[in-house]
Amino acid sequence: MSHSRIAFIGAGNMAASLIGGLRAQGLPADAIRASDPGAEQRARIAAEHGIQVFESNAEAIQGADVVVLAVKPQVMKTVCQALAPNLSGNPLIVSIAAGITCASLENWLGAPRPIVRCMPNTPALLREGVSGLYANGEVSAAQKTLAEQLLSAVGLALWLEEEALIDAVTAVSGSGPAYFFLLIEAMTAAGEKLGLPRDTAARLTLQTALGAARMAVASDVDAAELRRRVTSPAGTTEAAIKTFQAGGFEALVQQALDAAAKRSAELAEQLGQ
Ligand SMILES: NC(=O)C1=CN([C@@H]2O[C@H](COP(=O)(O)OP(=O)(O)OC[C@H]3O[C@@H](n4cnc5c(N)ncnc54)[C@H](OP(=O)(O)O)[C@@H]3O)[C@@H](O)[C@H]2O)C=CC1
Ligand SMILES: O=C(O)[C@@H]1CCC=N1
Repeated sequence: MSHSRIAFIGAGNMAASLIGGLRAQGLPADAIRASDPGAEQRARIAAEHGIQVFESNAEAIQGADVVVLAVKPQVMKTVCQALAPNLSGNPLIVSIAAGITCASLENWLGAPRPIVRCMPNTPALLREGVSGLYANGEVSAAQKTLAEQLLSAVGLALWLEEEALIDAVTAVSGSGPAYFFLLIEAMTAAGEKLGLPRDTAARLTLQTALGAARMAVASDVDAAELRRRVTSPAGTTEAAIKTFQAGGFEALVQQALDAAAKRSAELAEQLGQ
């Protein structure tokens, strides 16, 4: 990947996270370009990462080995149709858009193209992301390696055998950081209501989230066993967990992830034509 040139179409939140991760990993600024119609976004990403920015998508992709489509699903069709006549040299197309299928991208790009559809997440900014990847039949072994290098530069990259599983990946890890942030918000607010200063409640919550995640990753036993080790019989944790379960916590989590996966499939249906 050290000699590959990467162009990002769209310089929003997710592009910034990926570019930040790639730069932190040592990819030189002059290997990365980004385009965005927003002058503010362009200025921000150029200032933060020292990369070259363009108003024109067609200019940004000149000479690119990899074109990362990082725009909202709703504008993907227009963006791809405008890019199609400007694509030369058969670059690898990497799409990070939720709910946009390889078939739609191929259709809009006007010819069979090597496409990797992936679902990353924002902790990519800290190189702590995780992505699910799916390659269409046009992707060469070298391009597959390139896509994996790109995404594993910013975290864990996991290949999927079936494209449809991207909906589940979106529900679990694409949207997932927001669920943990919600829990952090709720625990901080609850700690404050219990009398802690807000800052103390926030720091206790954050360090607990970090410690628990690190423990779960490092441990050779599963999360359920780690939970049991915190839960003394008739103790405080048991009181809390029983309250979560009485409120239908697990079922609610399932419903929430079902809704996210369903929305991903709906986007494909609504925007795929
Ligand atoms: N945010 C996340 O956690 C994740 C997002 N994704 C996917 O990543 C994609 C981007 O999401 P996110 O970064 O959050 O969105 P953002 O809105 O932050 O970024 C998209 C950027 O694209 C710009 N844009 C709009 N039209 C064009 C165009 N024609 N050409 C080039 N750029 C354009 C937007 O400008 P303007 O704002 O002016 O319209 C914006 O700056 C989405 O498809 C989403 O599904 C995937 C995984 C996680
Ligand atoms: O909310 C969304 O649609 C995007 C995709 C995954 C995370 N953010």
